[in-house]
Amino acid sequence: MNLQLKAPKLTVVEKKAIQITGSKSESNRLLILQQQYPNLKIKNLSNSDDTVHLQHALNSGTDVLDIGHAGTAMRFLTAYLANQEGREVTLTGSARMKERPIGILVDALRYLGAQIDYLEKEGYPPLRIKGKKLQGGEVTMDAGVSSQYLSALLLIGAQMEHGLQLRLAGKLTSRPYLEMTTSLLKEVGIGTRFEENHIHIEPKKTILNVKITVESDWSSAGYWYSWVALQSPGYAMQLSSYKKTSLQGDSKLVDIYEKLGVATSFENDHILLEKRQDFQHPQKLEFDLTQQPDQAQTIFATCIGLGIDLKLTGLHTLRIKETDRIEAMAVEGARFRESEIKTSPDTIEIHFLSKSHFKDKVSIDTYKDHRMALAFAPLCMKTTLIIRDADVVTKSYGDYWEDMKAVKVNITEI
Ligand SMILES: O=C(O)C1=C[C@@H](OP(=O)(O)O)[C@@H](O)[C@H](O)C1
Ligand SMILES: C=C(OP(=O)(O)O)C(=O)O
Repeated sequence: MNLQLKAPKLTVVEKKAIQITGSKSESNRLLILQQQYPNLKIKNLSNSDDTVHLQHALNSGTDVLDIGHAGTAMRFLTAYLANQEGREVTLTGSARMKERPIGILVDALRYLGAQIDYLEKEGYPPLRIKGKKLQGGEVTMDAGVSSQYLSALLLIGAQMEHGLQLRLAGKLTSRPYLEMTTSLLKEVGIGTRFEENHIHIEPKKTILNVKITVESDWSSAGYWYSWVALQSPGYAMQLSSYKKTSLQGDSKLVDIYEKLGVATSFENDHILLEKRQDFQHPQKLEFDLTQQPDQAQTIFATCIGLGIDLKLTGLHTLRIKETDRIEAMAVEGARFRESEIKTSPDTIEIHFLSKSHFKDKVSIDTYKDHRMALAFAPLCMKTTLIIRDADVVTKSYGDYWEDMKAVKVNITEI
């Protein structure tokens, strides 16, 4: 499905309220925990494809489990299934999933006694997993490639006889996601200590009744921050349901978008985003996104919209996500207006030439990556925008096009 987007000529200053689905990161951790601790009740689960894929896999008794593009489902299920005695399954995913490495996690699980074989390329899915009762103990993992490998192991840690002592080697990446995991373990009642480069999980077979409400997805809120940043001063909208103390590292958007002219206020269970009247347009901004990797495309697109030179660093994990996101941003970002874009293995920079005008019409490819469509869509404020394969958004935010219509964007299928 290709969509053409045109923003309304006059942006009306109205406080549109949008309800965003639950965080897929919190949801997918809680689903794995619930499978092991049925006394856990979850409210406001994400309706994203990634969560639906994981739910189907967990409820299916079949021999082959296909989790599509869902990275967390792939990594979390690998660990979970490795510890399910008497179960033998093939775990596979999309063509891209077969290019996303998993060796660091498989090595750690094998070290703990798991039986996992690679069915195609060494170090990559698909995997054949023969579940065993793992004993746990001490293991060291490289923490600099993807935090999901670490979270996957932590989520099964307390079910193992001796619990888990995980040592992190190298420089930890995407730390807030690891802290989300340890916080949720604590919330369900599992003894967890995170000390510098050492995480200690105590064994726990059962828990008391606990009910956890998933907070709405902050990564999805990012597209609305970008939308508001591109509006005239005074424009405001509400997003629900959010809290000031979030487990999600992407709640850092509040500070990031302060620099891009968006003020946030927390009111009851929602946030109010408002384009500042006194916004001083900066010449250049720089952000290190080691802790917020999923916001790279969103911030990049906002800066294209505002014509602010930008340097993003800490992007090393982006090359193994749904697509090589650094390359995808460089190619598609160049289509909107005259600019110079430079990339390195973990950075991207964009500089706008003076008198850099927007093209009247721009078409972008999405590379089977939801965040390409989601992040670039607000640029329909500046040009008539065609987004190819726009249905990719369902990986994390299936209601996006409906929500865009609610803020008066004219969307036609072409
Ligand atoms: O644990 C998680 O829920 C996630 C961790 C991050 O991945 P990396 O740790 O690979 O950067 C993030 O990009 C992804 O969207 C979700
Ligand atoms: C990187 C992402 O997801 P995953 O790694 O879980 O596929 C994402 O949603 O941006």
